[in-house]
Amino acid sequence: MSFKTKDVVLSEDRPKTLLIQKHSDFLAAYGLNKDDYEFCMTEYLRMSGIYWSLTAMELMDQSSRMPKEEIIAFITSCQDSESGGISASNGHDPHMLYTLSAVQVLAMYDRLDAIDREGVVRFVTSLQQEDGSFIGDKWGEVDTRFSFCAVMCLSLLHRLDAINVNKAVDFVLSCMNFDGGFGSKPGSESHAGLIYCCVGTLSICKRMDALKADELAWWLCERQLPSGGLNGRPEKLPDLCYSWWVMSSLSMLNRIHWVDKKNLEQYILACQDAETGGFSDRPGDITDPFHTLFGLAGLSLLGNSSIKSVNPTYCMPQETIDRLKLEPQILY
Ligand SMILES: CN(C(=O)[C@H](Cc1cnc[nH]1)NC(=O)OCc1ccccc1)[C@@H](Cc1ccccc1)C(=O)N[C@@H](Cc1c[nH]c2ccccc12)C(=O)NO
Ligand SMILES: [Zn+2]
Repeated sequence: MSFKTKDVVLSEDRPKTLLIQKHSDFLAAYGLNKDDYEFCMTEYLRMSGIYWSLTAMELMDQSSRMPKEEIIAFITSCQDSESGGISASNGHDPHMLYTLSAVQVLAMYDRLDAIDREGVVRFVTSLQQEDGSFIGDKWGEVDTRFSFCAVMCLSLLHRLDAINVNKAVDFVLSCMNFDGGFGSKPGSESHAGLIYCCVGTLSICKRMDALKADELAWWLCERQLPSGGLNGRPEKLPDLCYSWWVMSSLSMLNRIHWVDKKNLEQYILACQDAETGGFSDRPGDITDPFHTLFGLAGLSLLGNSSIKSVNPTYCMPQETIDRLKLEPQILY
């Protein structure tokens, strides 16, 4: 009886080196064509798209190719004066996800003066619930992703004092499962993306002592498949972005050596498209800015010296975190 492990087979003619110039050209050209189908379909997450593209360009030291003043003016125009929150695009509702992306972009540009920072603090604070959890906007349901958005956003503004940090941490810990992992709410199954959010929240709040580090690291390194790629849950196909969710979490846990780094690097490089530039979720699929950022950030964590150092907690250039004098906790 043969058990078919869901995985991909890397082909011999896959890219084996990092095609920096191709990725820089890909991102510089992306989104310029306003009537592109993709451009219109992704309006609902435009602010995050800007964060993915700018961070990827920063890591490749190519951010001078991004339209800086246009981006800053766009962010200013997306802040809602009444709630203080920031939306994905003009005319959309403010939301925690895009408020974070906007603050991350302005922090990298050292232009946090371009928004009403007190307004952002007011918006984020207004979304904390009695039990310490956070919702994403005035309609939204509770999700540990939004706890991470809240603490990351406020810490970038040096305003963590504005929320009840102890209750925020207690809620995240109430989502810890027997396998050491985390889900979106108490009792939800462990998922690599949510583990990244919960470990990141504890790293910023300096409460990583509460983690079951060995059980969690073991669950994370079990995500690696024979192809070298990582999946997000047992029995799923590998996906490039999970390289980041899993490896950034293992980096914060100081257990990144638990994965086979050579094999993982091979998988990440295989996800490049030598024609169009960019990275995709799996070899041969369409590339996009989201997977391009997490491919480059993953290679940076693996120590690829042609990419700038990335902070595992914030998924931003380490130099930005240093300039802001932020010290997210790393386990020793
Ligand atoms: C909403 N998103 C997702 O659900 C993606 C979809 C996907 C990509 N590859 C397989 N599925 N999944 C995803 O981000 O899962 C990881 C995850 C899940 C929950 C929390 C955090 C991370 C993606 C967008 C997307 C949609 C469709 C296709 C490709 C990208 C997305 O926006 N992810 C978020 C994940 C994230 C990163 N940092 C965070 C901080 C706080 C909260 C969320 C995030 C993001 O990148 N924000 O900047
Ligand atoms: Zn993905």
